[in-house]
Amino acid sequence: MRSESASVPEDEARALTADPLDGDPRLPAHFGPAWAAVDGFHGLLRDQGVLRGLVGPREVGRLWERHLVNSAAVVPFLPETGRIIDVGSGAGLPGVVIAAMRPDAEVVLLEPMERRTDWLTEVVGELSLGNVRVVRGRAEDQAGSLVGDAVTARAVAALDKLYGWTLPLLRVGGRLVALKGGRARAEAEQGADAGRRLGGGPAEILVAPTLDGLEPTSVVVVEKVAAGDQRPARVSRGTESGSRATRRSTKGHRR
Ligand SMILES: C[S@@+](CC[C@H](N)C(=O)[O-])C[C@H]1O[C@@H](n2cnc3c(N)ncnc32)[C@H](O)[C@@H]1O
Repeated sequence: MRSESASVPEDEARALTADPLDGDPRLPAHFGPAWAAVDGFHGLLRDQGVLRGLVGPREVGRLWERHLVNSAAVVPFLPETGRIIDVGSGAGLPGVVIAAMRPDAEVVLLEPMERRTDWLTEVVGELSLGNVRVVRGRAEDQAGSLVGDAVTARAVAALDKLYGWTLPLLRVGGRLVALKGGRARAEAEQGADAGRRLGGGPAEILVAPTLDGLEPTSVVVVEKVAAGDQRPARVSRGTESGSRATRRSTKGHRR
């Protein structure tokens, strides 16, 4: 029989790892043809994510809502074809989800940490994602060698810094699509000068629906409208945070 003291951590562990969306019939419909790959990715993250230092223990019980469904929110803003570069992919968020949902696009998972690129390479193999290239490196070192039709980023840096890293990776007419929390508008205002200098148009802050009953998320979309200055932007530090979304364009960011 288990002792009382031994059962507490077990109960806590179960509470931490039980995901209320596991088995939810809305998920296969939400991901459509990408479901098998996304479900497989969920299994890999659930089974190995904590052990390999990719997600915190508390995230295992909310992988669907906080990570996979959240990642899918950028997909409607991305092209069906061409090259999509996910900067700072980490465990593969949102890049692996994008690759599954945009099978006709080439998806580049750009990540500087070897431990993470090893993981990403394994995931891509396990899921048989034939449209993915894993690149180890820093975004700011890829300007001039890697050019995309879209760049995505989630939880990588505040917008002023992110503009300097991502706008040089876009062709004119391409777009940055960044998953952002409640500081999206403040960050967009703070980064407006850097964005304009690098050829970025006005930042649109959009509400991206997730799943019925779940909170929507904020997506910041910036189109590259001119070649801009290719030198890295001077930036100040910013923070990431999450909360409710709004729909509006930033003021003072006009060309
Ligand atoms: C907080 S993690 C977020 C990972 C993933 N996007 C997610 O949402 O779970 C930030 C990631 O950005 C990567 N990163 C940091 N600096 C970078 C840079 N200069 N260029 C590209 N990636 C960078 C880190 O190695 C890390 O994997």
